[in-house]
Amino acid sequence: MFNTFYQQIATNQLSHWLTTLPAQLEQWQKNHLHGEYGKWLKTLEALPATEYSTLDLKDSVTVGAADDIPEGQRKRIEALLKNFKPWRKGPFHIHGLHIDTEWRSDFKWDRLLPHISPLQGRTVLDIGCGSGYHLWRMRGEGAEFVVGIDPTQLFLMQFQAIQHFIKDPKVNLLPLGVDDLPALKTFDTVFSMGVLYHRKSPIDFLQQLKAQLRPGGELVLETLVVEGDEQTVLVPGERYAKMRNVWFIPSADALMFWMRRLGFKNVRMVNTDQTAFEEQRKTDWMDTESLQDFLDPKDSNKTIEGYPAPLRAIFIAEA
Ligand SMILES: Nc1ncnc2c1ncn2[C@@H]1O[C@H](C[S@+](CC[C@H]([NH3+])C(=O)[O-])CC(=O)[O-])[C@@H](O)[C@H]1O
Repeated sequence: MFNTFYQQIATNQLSHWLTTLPAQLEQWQKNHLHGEYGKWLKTLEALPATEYSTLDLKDSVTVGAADDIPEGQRKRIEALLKNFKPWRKGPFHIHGLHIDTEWRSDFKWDRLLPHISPLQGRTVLDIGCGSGYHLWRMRGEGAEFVVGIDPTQLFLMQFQAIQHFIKDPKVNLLPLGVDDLPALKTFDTVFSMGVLYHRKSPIDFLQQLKAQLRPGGELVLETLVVEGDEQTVLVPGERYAKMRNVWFIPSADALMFWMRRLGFKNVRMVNTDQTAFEEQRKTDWMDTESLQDFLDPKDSNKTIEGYPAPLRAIFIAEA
């Protein structure tokens, strides 16, 4: 699955990654495959080969038109892709099939795009990229080479399914966690969105992000925040909005204080947004609980546990 990736990085600014990456991914393939992995691969292999008449990655992720393929084939694609539920991050449009994901990840993209340095010609990394929705949008903005990492293997399958139709070797997802990355110090832009609050050690995490950037490279960081001053951080109890793995939710000022303390330059917050039901909801492609079930039914400004409801902020800084 990764040979084309190795071939490509052999000739670009990432070639030094070849000293560790192949052995790491070989280990992963030997020892860490999900129990369903073999079944998932069969599903991927069963996807029909199609040719697309149109491709849009600039305003959406849309590959092919409805009349490129017969109706029966679209039904077959739908049935196969439903094996990869839950589809959380999207949406995707494949030959007229709308994968209506839990999240409208395009909303987040629209919030950040006006504020970042143009991606044209850049080599970019997205840490914790989920199904890779934003990887496609980065490529749509002209990024030369796009790498996402995410340790959740189902999301790798979802990515490969979309890649099956788009067929763009410049867009890649590797099944790694942030701790698996050496200090590559080479990316022009590093994104990490929706990951910091899952980390038990957010300061170390910020340092790991910095270590992926070339000097002067740009970090785009998105995370949950709370209201408060430089010294305010919420460490929720066992759950936050029913999520078990939430550790640190700083105020925007506290987070910017940490970033400056670590040597990031020109740190600024460019957007805050309280998540609305239109952005995160139950769909045919993710039919278990969603935001509606995570908030207090009597007061949507509170989580079901009584904490402030999810407020998300986007930060930009330079290494
Ligand atoms: N150690 C780790 N290293 C890297 N990623 C990890 C790790 N642990 C978990 N993840 C991944 O981080 C992603 C977080 S989701 C944000 C998706 C996208 N960025 C978005 O902005 O829509 C938001 C949420 O689930 O709260 C998941 O895909 C995990 O698999």
